[in-house]
Order: sequence, then structure tokens, then C-alpha cells
Amino acid sequence: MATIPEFHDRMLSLGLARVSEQAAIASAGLIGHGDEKAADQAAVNAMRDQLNKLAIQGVVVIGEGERDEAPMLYIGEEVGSGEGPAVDIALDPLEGTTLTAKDMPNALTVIAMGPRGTMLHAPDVYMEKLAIGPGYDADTVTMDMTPAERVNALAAAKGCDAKDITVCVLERPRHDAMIAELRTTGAAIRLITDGDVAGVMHCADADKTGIDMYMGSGGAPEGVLAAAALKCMGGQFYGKLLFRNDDERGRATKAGITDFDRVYTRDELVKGDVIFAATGVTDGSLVAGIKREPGFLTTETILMRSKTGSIRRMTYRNPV
Ligand SMILES: O=P(O)(O)OC[C@H]1O[C@](O)(COP(=O)(O)O)[C@@H](O)[C@@H]1O
Ligand SMILES: [Mn+2]
Repeated sequence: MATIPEFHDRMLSLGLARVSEQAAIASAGLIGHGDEKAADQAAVNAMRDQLNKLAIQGVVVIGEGERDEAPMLYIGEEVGSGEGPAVDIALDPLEGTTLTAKDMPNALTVIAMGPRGTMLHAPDVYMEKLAIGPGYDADTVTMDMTPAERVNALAAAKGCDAKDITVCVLERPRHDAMIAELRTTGAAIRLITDGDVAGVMHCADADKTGIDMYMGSGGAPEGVLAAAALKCMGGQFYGKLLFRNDDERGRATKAGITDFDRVYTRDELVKGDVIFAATGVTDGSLVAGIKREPGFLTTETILMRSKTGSIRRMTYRNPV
């Protein structure tokens, strides 16, 4: 039997960038058209086509849904040409479908790849998330702390006042109490309407984005992708799965999860080397959105490798 090639992150990384670029390009014509489903479907189709061109034996571990719901890029779907290393793929073809439909900032196409068996098979439930950027100890802020304690602890570690900290939070009624508590510290709160993968990534580039910390609940699949991004950029990430009912607990059991109360660290969500690519769909603080000019679409992609901590920003001018 032929031996399976090793996961060679350097060789695979450019291919991964092509996947996220093409997903973004496919959704370009749907930016600001009020149709989230169409924008998502265009990105999904393109991402799947491109993935199948890569020389990998890939399995989607974070995808568009469960197999019985029969979406494309379902969890467990095999992708790639079938020749090459055995890899786990985590993807969100359009992270910020509503942002895209409404032409609001920070919509991205996102994909991460690591050796087979290294990423948490997170079910499509919510995850409580907490993230800070690089340069702090692992226990600087923890899930055990209250939201206010986290702000004060980060301010102390940073050597600034709580009022100099900016926390990014998804604007949702479920976060009202947390936001009220954060307000008591004097910290600023950047409320976002969607897109917590970008929200978490913003912590790793605080000088550019102004965001020091991310907290609150959002999609668990997005949590694994955010952990992959921070593994490349540096920074701490904690995630705890949240279950609202037995159906959700059943989904977790099916995904092989036994401990429902566990707080996962960044490196428990993504255990091995990982490569991560995200392309801007609409303009954002990390990457520019798609630019149109007659005959061309230009994208910007951030491509990162955890092994080396390398971060590339690539523009791609694509004739259309
Ligand atoms: O809208 P909800 O249910 O609060 O879920 C939050 C999740 O939805 C998003 O805002 C948008 O995700 P999609 O565009 O992929 O649907 C994520 O960034 C976030 O994790
Ligand atoms: Mn998403």
C-alpha cells in the first residue's frame, strides 16, 4: 500500500488561499443584494470546486451542516483529489452572510486545514468564547472570571486602566447582562452585528483594530476557526460548548464529545499545525473587501501558518 504523504503545510498553503479567494469571488455579485442564501450558496459551490482540485485526502470536520441535512460541504464529506496527505478541513464559506447581503463590514470566506484528527469536531451549537491577543500568559483572563474581572485583569496585565480596554461583543439580547456588567468597568464595547471569527481575530492585531478582548457566545464552528486563526497569529482563546436542549446534546454525542462542561483551550480545539486562509468579501479591519473595476475583481487574503507564525497578505487580481 502506498504511504500517505505527510502534512506539508508550506506546500499546501497557497492552494488554501486559492480556495478562499474563489469563494469570495463567487459571492462578489451578491454583495448588497439582500439575499443571504444565494450569497452563501455561491461561496459554498466555489469553495467545494476549488477544494476538490487540491492534492489532499480531506475530510470536512467543520462545515455547512450534518450529512442528513444534505448540504454541500457537510460534516464528514471527503474533499480533495484523494492523493496527498490526510487532512482535517474547517470552513465557513461565507462568514457573515447577513453582512454580505447588507454590504456591511467584515464578511469573510474562511478555511483552515490541519493533519487528520487534529481539530475538534464541534457540532453546530453555540460556544461561549473568550479571546485576547498575543503577549499575555495563558491565565491572564479565564472563563472562570466574570466579564468585569476579565477586563480588570487584562488592564492590569497591560498596565493600563479598564477604560483603555475595548471589548468586542456580538450585539444580541442574550448578551445584555454581560454588556451591562462590562459597562460598570468603564471599558469600551465594540458591538458587532455578525462575524465573530473576525471579532476574535481583531484581538491579535489590537494596534490596527483597537480591540483588546473578545467575549460572548456565537457559533461553535466559528469558534474552532477562530482558534485556528489565533494559533497562527498568537493569543489566547477559550471555548465552551453551550447546549440548549437534548437535540443539541445529541449532536455533540454524535460528534464524539463526552464532556459537556469542558472549557477548551486554543490548542485543544486545534491540536496540530494549522494553515488558515481568509479572504475579505466586504471591507474589514484585517483585510480589504472585494474591489471591482471593469474586467477585474481584486481580493485580499490573509494566509497564515501556525508552524512558523508567518502571516501573508495577498492581493489577487482576477480577470472576469
Ligand atoms: O446569529 P447568532 O445565532 O447569534 O449566531 C452567531 C454566529 O453567526 C455569525 O454572526 C454569522 O455566521 P454566518 O454568516 O456564517 O451564518 C457568526 O459570526 C456567529 O458565530
Ligand atoms: Mn459563519
